Amino acid sequence: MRITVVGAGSWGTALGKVWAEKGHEVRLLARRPALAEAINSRKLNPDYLPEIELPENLKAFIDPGQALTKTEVVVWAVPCQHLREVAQGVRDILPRKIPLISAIKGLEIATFKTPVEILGEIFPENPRGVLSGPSFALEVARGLPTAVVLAFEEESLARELQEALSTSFFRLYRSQDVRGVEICGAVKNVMAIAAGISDGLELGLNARAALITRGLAEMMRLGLTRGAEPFTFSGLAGLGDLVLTCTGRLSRNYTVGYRLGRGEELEEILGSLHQVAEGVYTVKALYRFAQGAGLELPITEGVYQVLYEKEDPRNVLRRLLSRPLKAEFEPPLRP
Ligand SMILES: NC(=O)C1=CN([C@@H]2O[C@H](COP(=O)(O)OP(=O)(O)OC[C@H]3O[C@@H](n4cnc5c(N)ncnc54)[C@H](OP(=O)(O)O)[C@@H]3O)[C@@H](O)[C@H]2O)C=CC1
Ligand SMILES: O=C(CO)COP(=O)(O)O
Repeated sequence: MRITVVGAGSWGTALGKVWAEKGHEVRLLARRPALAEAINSRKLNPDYLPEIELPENLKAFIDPGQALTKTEVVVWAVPCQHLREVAQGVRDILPRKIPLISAIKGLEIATFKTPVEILGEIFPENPRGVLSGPSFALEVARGLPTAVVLAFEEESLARELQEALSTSFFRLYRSQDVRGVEICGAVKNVMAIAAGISDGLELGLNARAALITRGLAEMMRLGLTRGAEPFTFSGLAGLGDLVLTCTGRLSRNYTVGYRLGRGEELEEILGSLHQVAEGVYTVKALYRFAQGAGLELPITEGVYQVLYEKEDPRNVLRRLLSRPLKAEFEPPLRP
């Protein structure tokens, strides 16, 4: 199969490596000539996965025409806030009708749209789905066992792509709940920042477990009002990715939170990260949406206040703990 991966960062490169090793013809669309040149000539990605050797049949391009001609699947792996601009840039040359897979976890700040919704506006004739779940790029690139979920509304297409894209260590489950899988992937990044802050403040393992569980409740409260399937939250994209990113030091979102908890400023952290931490942006979209919809998302609100209102995380914590006592499951989590 000819696969084009748009975005030659950590995730695009890791996915490209896995599928090239399976024997697919994979073309990575980078935006910087120097990066494409390094991938092609040195067979490594010095900026994002410097210690990983890349296969010969993984080729990088900066010309969208070369990367997209006669391709059969396009996988999107750029930061969510740039997806619209990148997709619009290739609108006229991307083949019609071929499936598009978002590997992006986030929500567009200006519109509160998911990546698949954005792709739908730009490529209405192409079937669109999402790949998500607990999957640090570095571990995938190293060939460590990983399970993710691929969601397409059309079951037969999900089956076909599941077969084509699974490998002996990269196992795809299938789903038809595109909206639910996307909401899980977006919200978990915000919860990972919260868990990082908690660990940075040395609040302990009990606090982190509470954040993961109440983070799941928040994810469900939002997702259920947006038409997600309830089971999706307990799956790989929901609980699976929450556990990974709220506990794994490889997470950029967790790292942002941890460093905030240790007292660093957000600007300083982002200036030294060199990779995208999607939760930093998604929290803005979520916060605004929750305010407008009257939805209670207290952890999201707390992360927003720490990031954008320069609130001391200890004050935010005090407020979270002094909220009125309530039942564990209230509507919409329980009818
Ligand atoms: N890394 C991971 O473990 C995982 C990441 N994801 C998701 O994948 C998505 C991409 O993340 P990831 O690969 O990690 O991010 P990185 O920061 O590692 O890489 C981002 C890539 O996007 C490119 N890019 C950034 N801005 C633009 C733009 N305006 N136009 C074109 N290209 C642009 C960058 O190009 P340049 O190098 O030139 O800046 C780079 O190739 C995110 O939504 C993330 O949540 C999902 C699962 C796992
Ligand atoms: O989504 C991821 C793993 O599933 C990667 O998480 P971070 O973006 O926080 O590094």
